[in-house]
Amino acid sequence: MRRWGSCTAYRRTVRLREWRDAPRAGSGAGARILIAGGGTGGHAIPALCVADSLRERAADVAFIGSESGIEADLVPEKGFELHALPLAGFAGGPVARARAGLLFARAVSRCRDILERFRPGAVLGVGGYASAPAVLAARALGIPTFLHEQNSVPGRVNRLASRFTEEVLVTFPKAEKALRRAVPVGMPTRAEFFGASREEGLARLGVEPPVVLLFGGSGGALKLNLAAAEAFGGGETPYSVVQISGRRDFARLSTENPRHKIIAYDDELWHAVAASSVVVMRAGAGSLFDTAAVGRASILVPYPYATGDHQLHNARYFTEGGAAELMLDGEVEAGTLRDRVEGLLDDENRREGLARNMRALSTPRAADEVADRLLSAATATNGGTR
Ligand SMILES: CC(=O)N[C@H]1[C@@H](OP(=O)(O)OP(=O)(O)OC[C@H]2O[C@@H](n3ccc(=O)[nH]c3=O)[C@H](O)[C@@H]2O)O[C@H](CO)[C@@H](O)[C@@H]1O
Repeated sequence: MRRWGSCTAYRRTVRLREWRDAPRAGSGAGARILIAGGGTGGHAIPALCVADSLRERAADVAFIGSESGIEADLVPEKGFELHALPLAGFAGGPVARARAGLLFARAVSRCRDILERFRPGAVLGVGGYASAPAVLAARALGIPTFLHEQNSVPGRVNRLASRFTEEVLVTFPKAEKALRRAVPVGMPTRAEFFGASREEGLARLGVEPPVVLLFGGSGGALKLNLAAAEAFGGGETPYSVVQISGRRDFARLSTENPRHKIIAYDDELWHAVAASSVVVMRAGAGSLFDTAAVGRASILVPYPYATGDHQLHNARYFTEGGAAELMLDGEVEAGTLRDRVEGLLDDENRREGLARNMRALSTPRAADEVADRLLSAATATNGGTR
């Protein structure tokens, strides 16, 4: 066993030496970038937007993620290589935490092996279970590391990790003040949201305007789902309702309203957003900036148990900019929800103002800006090119 261990350590040292001494070109083309993290759509989707931007510039991109995260489906579907690790959160009792700690320690070592083989010129952590072990391993190997922080209130891991990274690329101006070496870039958003048209959205969904869209982020929001089913599911409404429930809650929802569609998950969400006149949603960073890219009037219902209440702070950035209305989770019940939605449907001027201000807060350059910074770090250190 010891023999095997020391052989592995020797091979690792040789590989590392070869990597450091290898001649490298200084161009972005062919640069290798590793992106780590995921878990929910809010982490994995912006990561994929950055990966697309890097691929357009001929960079070679690979991912490290968690076996149980949304990236396990999304990343291979987009044709990127994924190293999926078994990882778990640190919540729960002592046994669960000990197991998570063990998985984390093993993940750091696996990440080190993956990095030594892939030899990236820069590493981007996007949050989620796989982000921290990959950033730690990259740091130990002297590879330039970056973080992208999606929320207005950074989590503990990113606050700590920001001490060891070149830069933390932030979505919200508020996060800039809370982190070292923070650079505002916005939220990487899929290009389709910016070009989405109402007519195409209506045709794709097969619904008549006006349309109310309700969704609760990538996983769905039970409270919002139940209130919406009760508010709009009783009988025909004079408007169409599209409710994207998330896969977890889909089977428990039903409707008697012929104009009420309930969908589990929509891979091409831009059509539903573009078709809508009013959007009701949680205040996850992805949902907010996707809706901003289309420019639609929205009612934001922040998830009240998000770390550091970040969804409330995310929402406030939009409500204080006159770009959306706020509805607290405690106010969510069928009657209030219906009143708030119909109030906005009846007020075209208000809807137009909100939609215009929402669109003004979108960040169409974010994915390219993150990609630019990764590529210039990779080329500045002459790292990551073949
Ligand atoms: C409960 C919780 O803590 N949620 C967090 C999680 O949310 P979560 O992953 O739910 O939320 P986000 O709103 O950030 O992102 C969801 C993404 O999924 C997409 N989508 C959703 C439904 C669908 O049918 N199709 C689809 O494509 C949305 O367009 C969006 O791009 O990560 C976000 C980013 O760190 C945080 O801001 C959220 O607070």
